[in-house]
This record gives sequence, structure tokens and C-alpha cells, in this order.
Amino acid sequence: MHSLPTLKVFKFGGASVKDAPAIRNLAAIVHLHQSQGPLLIVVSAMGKTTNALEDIFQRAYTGKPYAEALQALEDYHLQTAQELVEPTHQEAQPVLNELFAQLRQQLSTLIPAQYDQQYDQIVSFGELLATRLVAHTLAAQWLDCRSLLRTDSTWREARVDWATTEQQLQASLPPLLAQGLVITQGFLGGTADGRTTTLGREGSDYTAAILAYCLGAESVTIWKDVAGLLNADPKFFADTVRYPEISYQETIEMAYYGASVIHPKTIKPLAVRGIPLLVKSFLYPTAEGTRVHDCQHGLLAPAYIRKADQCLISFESKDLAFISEENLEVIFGTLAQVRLKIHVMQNSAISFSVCTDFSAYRLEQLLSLLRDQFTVHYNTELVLYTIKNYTSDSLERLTAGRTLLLEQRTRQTFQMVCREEA
Ligand SMILES: Nc1ncnc2c1ncn2[C@@H]1O[C@H](COP(=O)(O)OP(=O)(O)O)[C@@H](O)[C@H]1O
Ligand SMILES: N[C@@H](CC(=O)OP(=O)(O)O)C(=O)O
Repeated sequence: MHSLPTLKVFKFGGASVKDAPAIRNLAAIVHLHQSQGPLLIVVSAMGKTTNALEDIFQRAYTGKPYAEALQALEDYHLQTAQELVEPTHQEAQPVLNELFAQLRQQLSTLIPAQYDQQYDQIVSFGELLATRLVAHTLAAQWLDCRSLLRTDSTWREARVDWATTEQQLQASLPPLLAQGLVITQGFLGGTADGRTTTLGREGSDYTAAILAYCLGAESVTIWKDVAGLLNADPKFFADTVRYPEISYQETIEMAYYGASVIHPKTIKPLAVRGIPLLVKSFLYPTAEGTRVHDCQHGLLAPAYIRKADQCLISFESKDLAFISEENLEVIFGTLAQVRLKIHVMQNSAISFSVCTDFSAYRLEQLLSLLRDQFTVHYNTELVLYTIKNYTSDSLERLTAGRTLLLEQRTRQTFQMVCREEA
């Protein structure tokens, strides 16, 4: 493999490009590091743009009005461009106008019955817009990663074609990086026939890891609004502690259980090639942060992980038959078919329960496929909590005053499903 051993990959997420001051702060961080070797910058959509695009898409797909929401999104981008100093504004405005014209055109010609595919074509505009703005601000090269990051057509959660992606990136990136900074989009990929795919919500961290893996980079840094990888989300827990260093394995488990600071697919490619992941604060860019790498450490402080918007679905066989391997095969097959992922499962004699993300659309599909065979009950607006490396104190802290709908524990990990706090 032709690696770029001094290449650093920086990933800036929605919070770090949410407005003009944030983009200026990004530029300051980049300027600090620019002279230290080649730099590849991965950028997500601005602020909550992906949520806004999801909403606009949903409205357009179901025939509801969306013009106002689309105008607000356009104003948000143009206003941000305007607040950035010249020549960013002059240069970026026609590009943003052109992208919004394309978006309007695509929204008005959505193809029915291709929900997930159409979703990717629309929601991907967030990253296209943000990267244009950042590239103009930094006067840097803009790379459309959809032509290089090859995926299959598993819409909304595309799988990477590693061999093709590696070969294409290795052929294209070194000459570009030799000329200076390169800005590209997180979250997006492209099929062999040129259609846009997305890698799953919050997938830009994963993009950074894919690029680093394929180019044999020195490190990946993800710039966040927190001090590093903490033992809990500070938005929901007081007294969090930062892990100064942590192993790939611990991190992969935390991300898998739902620590949303790192996309769960990010770690594996980095671990395979021994590339460290640095989680750093864009608010305090010179502070230490967290180094995720191949390291040994003692027992870590218990990690509390909160996964909101969960749904607990239980299936009972209609004839009081026991839950058998045959029944489970049907249930698993149907969950896979409607693309609902199981986060926790439990069975009793005649009932089988799974905790999944809530999606009204996918739940309705599931019910229509299984209603004849099973009695299906479900509860929504639930939270799945996990404690890794739990202690009796941490269990007490989390469970006090809560009614649990489901509980499970192994030697290191405790999980419970309960109602969303009011
Ligand atoms: N264990 C954790 N450590 C640090 N932050 C966490 C953790 N779990 C969840 N978070 C949340 O992750 C957020 C940062 O991730 P995210 O919002 O995805 O960043 P971005 O979209 O800007 O890349 C933090 O603001 C914090 O609320
Ligand atoms: N913009 C996409 C991809 C992403 O990774 O975003 P962020 O880096 O802001 O989590 C999303 O919101 O899902």
C-alpha cells in the first residue's frame, strides 16, 4: 500500500460549522496545523441541517408543503456566507444558489416508491453546501468524495467497497494534497453508476476513518464541542470525567451502545491499521482531549450511555406456543427486512421482546408483515441506558426512582429500558 504517513485527517461536525463564527474558528484551527504536513478535512452539514433536510424530504415525499422550510434553510446558508469576510461571500453565493436550485428541482420530481434512495439524494445536500462554504473560507481545494468513496446501494446505510475506494483514493489524493489543503464531505458516498449514498446518520466520523484507512494516515482528529471522550454525555449527566486515553475496544463498545460522540463504525478501520483517533475540543483546541489507540489501561470509570427515542416491541405467538427457533427466524428475518436494528432482546416462554430505534414508518411495515402470526405490542418514547464497567453506586445512581420495562446485566455491562424523563 502507498501510505501517506504524515497525513492528518481532521473531521469537523455540524456543531463546528453551525454559523459564521464557528467556521472562522475552524479556519483558525486549520491554520494552526496547516504547516505541519498534509491535511485532509472532512466536513458535515451545518448545525441541524440534516434534520431540516429530513423534514423537508418527508414533507415533499408525502405531498405536504415544504417551501417555507426550504427557504429558511437557504436563508441560513446565504446569511452565513454573507457574514464570512470577502471574498468568501462573493465566491460562495452563486455556488450555494446553484445547489439550492438543484435541490428544489429534485424535490419537485421525487420518484414514488423509492423512499430510501430518494432520501439519500436529498439529504446529501447538507454536506455539499457546508463543504463549499468551508472550502471558500479556507481558499482550499474542494473534493467531491462521491466519486471516490465507492459504496453499494444500501440506501441510507451504504456499505463501503473498500478495494475500489482505496485504489481510487490512493490514485487521486496524493497529487491534490501535494498542492495544499483538501476539503471533502463526510457522510456521503457514491455507487458505481454515480448515484449518491449516505453512510448512516452521524456517519462523517466514519468517513474520516475510511479516508485515513485507505490513505494510511498518521491520525484522525474529530473536533467536538466537548473536552474529549467523557464517561457520559454532559448534556444529561453531571460530574462527567474525561478519558485521557482509551483502547479501541472500550471505545468501540461505548459507541456501539450509543455514546453518540463517535459513530460506531469509526473505530474498526482505524484499529486495523493502528491509526490513533484524537477526540478534541474545537473550543479549546490546544487542550489534550482523548487519544483512542492500542493501549492497556486499568479499570475505567463507569461509562453511562443514553440512547433515546427507543421502542420496545414484544411478539407473542397467537396459539400460546413457545417462542421457538422457527418463530425467532421469522421475527429476525422481518426485522432485517424492514431494517430495524436490535439493541437489546429478551425472551420468555411465549413472548419475545426487542428494543430498537423508533421509526413509525418501519414499525408499521413490521406490524403489517407479522400481525397475522403474532400478537405484537409496543411502547414508544423510551430510553435505553447502558452502564459499562458498572459498580453498585453507578447502578443506584441510574436506577433510583425509575420504573424499568426491561433489565439485563452481564459481568461488565448493565442495560435497562425505561420511560423518557418528563
Ligand atoms: N461519552 C461522551 N463523551 C462526550 N460527548 C458525548 C458522549 N456521549 C454523547 N456525547 C455528546 O456528543 C456530542 C458531540 O457529538 P456530535 O454532536 O455528534 O458532534 P458533531 O455532530 O459536531 O460531530 C456532545 O455535545 C455530547 O453531548
Ligand atoms: N450531517 C450528517 C452526518 C454527520 O456525521 O453529522 P455530524 O458530524 O454533525 O454528527 C448527520 O447529521 O447525520
